[in-house]
Amino acid sequence: MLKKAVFPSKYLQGAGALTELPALCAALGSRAMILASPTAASQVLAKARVDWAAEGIAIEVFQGECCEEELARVAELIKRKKITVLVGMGGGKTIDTAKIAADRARIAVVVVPTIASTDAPTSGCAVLYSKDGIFDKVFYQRSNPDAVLVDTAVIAAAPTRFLVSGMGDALATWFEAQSCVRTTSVNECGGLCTAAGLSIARLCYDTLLSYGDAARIANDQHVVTPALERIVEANILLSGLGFESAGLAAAHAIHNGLTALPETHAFYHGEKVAFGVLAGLQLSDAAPADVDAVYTFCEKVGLPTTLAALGLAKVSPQALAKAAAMACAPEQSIHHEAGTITPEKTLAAMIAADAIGRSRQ
Ligand SMILES: NC(=O)c1ccc[n+]([C@@H]2O[C@H](COP(=O)([O-])OP(=O)(O)OC[C@H]3O[C@@H](n4cnc5c(N)ncnc54)[C@H](O)[C@@H]3O)[C@@H](O)[C@H]2O)c1
Ligand SMILES: [Zn+2]
Repeated sequence: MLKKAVFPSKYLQGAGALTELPALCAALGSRAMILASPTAASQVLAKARVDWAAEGIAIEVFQGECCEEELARVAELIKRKKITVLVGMGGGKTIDTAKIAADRARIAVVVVPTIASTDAPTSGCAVLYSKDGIFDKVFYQRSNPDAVLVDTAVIAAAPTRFLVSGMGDALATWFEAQSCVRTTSVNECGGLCTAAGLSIARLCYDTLLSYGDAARIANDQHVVTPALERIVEANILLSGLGFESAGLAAAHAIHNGLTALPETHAFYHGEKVAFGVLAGLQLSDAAPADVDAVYTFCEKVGLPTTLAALGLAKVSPQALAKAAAMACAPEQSIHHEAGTITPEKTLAAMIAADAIGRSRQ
């Protein structure tokens, strides 16, 4: 198998970066449309120091789910308005919808995350759901986004929980990368991990541990600091490049298993991934010092370290076993871990991770 890595063509980040969007769109095509999440439309676009109409940029509000129905609606708008550049502005679902719609229409796509909650912005894949929010499939685009533009003043203005959730998603990157390297498993772009992918994953982890808490505190005050800038880059760029070009393993598979339990639906992607990291450490016989460092980090920034913190205080043994079984379905990335991974071993790791989390409280 070949080594493989993928990247967006351009990445811009900083306070006030949004004012660059019209020029960025103009460089990519003649007619742009922003697909904005409802909050992005009311909080971000309305308050930006840009006259979108004067710039000739259309605005459309995202209808809430990355599903075929919404994709059909956006496709019709692209066709009718002769759009050549689509901007996805909002959280992971709006971004994923814009990436798929642009890929299908073979037009340029610019991603403008308004929260640093996931590593979706830079990737060349998107997660498709039914209109009722049930996971359908992962859709791979022909290429990664043409540009990713992150206005850190916008991110700092959003609730801190989103930034912390993004740290949970980013926390998985280094551990999953190491697992893929250990077992020469395929990464998320269909190849083997490059040295670049692995180094980026490590930088992501080191940045989280060094600057995560200071960034959380800055976000609580809604101010942009160098620490916040570093964490936004870790959550969006380093985590995104890392997971695609190094690979996924236990943490994301356990996240997928947890989504089978309705009690977890109120929790964000990165919050469930964080618990997946803790359980993954128990599954892979991680060194005690690493386990301690990760729990300490999660406790400091406010990521879940117990099942109760994911709404599962009263989860039945059968329900937890169902989540563990789902995490071990043949197509799941948990099989990138060393050895033979079974639902029984995974359930034991989840129970142990929860008990360790409780014992530290
Ligand atoms: N494609 C990938 O590589 C990838 C990677 C990770 C996650 N994902 C996907 O991302 C999705 C999860 O994304 P998410 O956690 O961002 O959830 P989300 O997209 O549902 O957004 C969460 C909420 O944040 C609101 N919001 C957006 N900007 C805001 C702002 N500035 N202030 C206040 N609120 C704001 C949105 O309106 C929404 O209600 C899932 O569908 C997941 O599958 C994709
Ligand atoms: Zn993720």
